[in-house]
Amino acid sequence: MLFRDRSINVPVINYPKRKGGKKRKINMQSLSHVWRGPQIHVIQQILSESKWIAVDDTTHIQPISLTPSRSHLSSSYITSTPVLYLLVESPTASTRSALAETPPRSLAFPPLSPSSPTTRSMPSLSDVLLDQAHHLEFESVHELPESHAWPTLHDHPCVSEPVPVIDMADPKAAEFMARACVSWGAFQVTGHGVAPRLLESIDSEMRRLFALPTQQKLKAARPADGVSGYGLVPISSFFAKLMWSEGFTIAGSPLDHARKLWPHDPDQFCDAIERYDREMKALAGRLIRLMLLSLGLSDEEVEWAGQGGELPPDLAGVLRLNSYPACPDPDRAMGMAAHADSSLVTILYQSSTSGLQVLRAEDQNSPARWVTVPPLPGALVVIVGDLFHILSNGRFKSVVHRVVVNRSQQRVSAAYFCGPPAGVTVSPIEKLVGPGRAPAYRAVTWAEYLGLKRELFDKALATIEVPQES
Ligand SMILES: C=C1C[C@]23C[C@@]1(O)CC[C@H]2[C@@]12CCC[C@@](C)(C(=O)O1)[C@H]2[C@@H]3C(=O)O
Ligand SMILES: O=C(O)CCC(=O)C(=O)O
Ligand SMILES: [Fe+2]
Repeated sequence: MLFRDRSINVPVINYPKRKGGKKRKINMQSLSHVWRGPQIHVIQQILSESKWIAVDDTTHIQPISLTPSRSHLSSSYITSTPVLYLLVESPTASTRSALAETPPRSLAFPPLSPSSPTTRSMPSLSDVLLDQAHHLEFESVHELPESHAWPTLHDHPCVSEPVPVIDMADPKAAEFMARACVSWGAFQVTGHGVAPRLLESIDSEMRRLFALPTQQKLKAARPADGVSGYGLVPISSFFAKLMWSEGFTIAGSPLDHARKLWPHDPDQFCDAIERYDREMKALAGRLIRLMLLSLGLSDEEVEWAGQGGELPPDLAGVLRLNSYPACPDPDRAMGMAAHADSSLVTILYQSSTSGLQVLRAEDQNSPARWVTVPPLPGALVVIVGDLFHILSNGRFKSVVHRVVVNRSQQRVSAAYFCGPPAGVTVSPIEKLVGPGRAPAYRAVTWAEYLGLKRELFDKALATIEVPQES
């Protein structure tokens, strides 16, 4: 039976059953090759008898109609070897379906037809799929798929300029930080007190995590409406192309994730993550305090951010582990698309492979340009996030940054996003607003701002700007 969707006239097909009547499960991993966003009508090729055929040629297809439910999509479509090639979604998003086949490896990545729509729009229910679907087995791809080829990589020149490096033990550290935050929105710190062994252990835990089979990692997949777990970064839904990276977000205890990833030995991962979290939280407190002092606040005024050395009880943190595999065509691939973080500050461990670039705005002497932040053994990168931009009434700039990839080496990074605790609002510090002026931004909680970022991406900050009377 061939079911034709009322409005788009595409066949909707159930996946084949295994012998014995058991449903074959489907791997969402190759969905990226056909996925084109919420309003898309995907009509692609399928593999049949070792040949790619157009979907409208239904002669080889064994069609059974199906409208999978949300839970259906997230649970039973995950498996070991078969590869999924077709997703059909109606413009009303009420009908969607999938077709599975198990191609030989050599045929795993079919060319997409040039007429395929490539637009993506706002996140929708489709992101249930998106989050679980785009898990390319990077190591087995020898040619960059079109789905991962970015047209906009060379928007600005890439130049080399000395990104500030600040020793936290330097008596002038706060002063240097103020300068770096005003003109760069980022700097590297040394003398931070985080033991090299802890950095080594987080590095090796990340490599152990990302080396797991995709199937295993998907057991800890981030739910579409959740924060924690294996999956795409939320901003992925704003881009027509996929990033050359994978990642894992941990908010709160890592234990549930670790049990899914390593059922027989979750402790090694948990111990490393928990130790790292504690150290990052303490360091974030010290950094924020110095940054606030550098803005001219007194010790009493910065008390809320925690005293130096102590665990600041009231900062929240989310850890994101990233992996950027070696890429067959790095000049056309994007590790992580240009963005600013929502945090107060992000502390980044970037291993020994370069890739992070910060955007320096145009000035009298130079046009806007990408500047690589070179890995410095033992150093950590500090990135000013939007919430600090708000807190400082725009004096410290949240910085747009991105990650480029390379041909020969996997790169891992651990980003610790630090923000205020749940329910606490961030608004411009009165002392920085200036007499007779209104604050440049309205107050927001981190949760509210993360919501704005998910919805509006790079327009989020502008939407909380307060118009100034001239
Ligand atoms: C707390 C968080 C910040 C973040 C969203 C997240 O829940 C975890 C991932 C973070 C990240 C990393 C890449 C860029 C970014 C904009 C995104 O989409 O996911 C940031 C988010 C953010 O800072 O808003
Ligand atoms: O991997 C990196 O160097 C940066 C990652 C990043 O920007 C992020 O996770 O927000
Ligand atoms: Fe970032």
